[in-house]
Amino acid sequence: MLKIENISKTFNPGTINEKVALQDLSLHLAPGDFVTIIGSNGAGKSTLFNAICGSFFTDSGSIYLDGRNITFLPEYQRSRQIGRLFQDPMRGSAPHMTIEENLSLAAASGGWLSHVTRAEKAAFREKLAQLDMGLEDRMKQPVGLLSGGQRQALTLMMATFKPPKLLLLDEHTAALDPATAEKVLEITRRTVAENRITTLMVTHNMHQALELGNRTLMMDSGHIILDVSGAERSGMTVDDLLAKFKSGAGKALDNDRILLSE
Ligand SMILES: Nc1ncnc2c1ncn2[C@@H]1O[C@H](COP(=O)(O)OP(=O)(O)OP(=O)(O)O)[C@@H](O)[C@H]1O
Repeated sequence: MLKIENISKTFNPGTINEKVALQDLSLHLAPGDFVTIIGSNGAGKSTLFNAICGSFFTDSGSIYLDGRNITFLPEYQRSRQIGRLFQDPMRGSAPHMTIEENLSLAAASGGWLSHVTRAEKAAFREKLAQLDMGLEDRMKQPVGLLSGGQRQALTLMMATFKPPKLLLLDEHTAALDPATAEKVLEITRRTVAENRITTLMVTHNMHQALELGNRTLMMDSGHIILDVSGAERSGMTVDDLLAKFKSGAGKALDNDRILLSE
């Protein structure tokens, strides 16, 4: 579903601020893969997502989505096939528009539905009810009134209303309190499984990285230094993962947020 071949990205090349963010990175995802990513500070996780989404073109290498070469496809065209959630729940939905209007936009894939039919409203209600957050009774309220968790759940629903070919989750529960984060994660797990959406999820929680999905990557200095799945992964503990990081990166994991997370 996603084939990344030898991509590299250097920011500010030839200047004192030169930063190699991705180095000759390759990654293949099969349809339905749910891959968690964990890594050191500045490892290149967000840069990898930006490269896949087309926020910039990579310096070298190629990116294929579902067999199509998207290496030089503009970002707005990729966004029709790639859903993305950020850490900040304020991104991804329009605060001054109602829940219903936001959902109509998602249903129209970014276009505008001039009139929401009764059937569409009923479909929105049903999907909102599945979130179990009471949003089905607040469809005429502006999204800006929702809590962070409600908004993140709504954004996830919008991003997957028409299941994308690829879903990118960039620490999308990190800004939520633990109970809300757990709820949004459960919705994520269900949505991804029901629609078999190929998913990449960055997390700083090592337990989450091992529990969710079917494969875990560890990144450091623009490289993927570890890629585990199957029996090797299911028998792994957080300590095993830390030890693997050390042997792969040649240094201990330096990300305080990861080390301090439960
Ligand atoms: N637009 C940019 N211009 C210059 N440098 C950048 C830019 N984007 C990222 N970088 C640098 O590239 C490196 C990788 O950054 P990136 O944000 O991808 O790391 P990350 O793994 O997501 O880190 P973290 O977990 O700390 O958020 C960092 O050194 C960062 O400062």
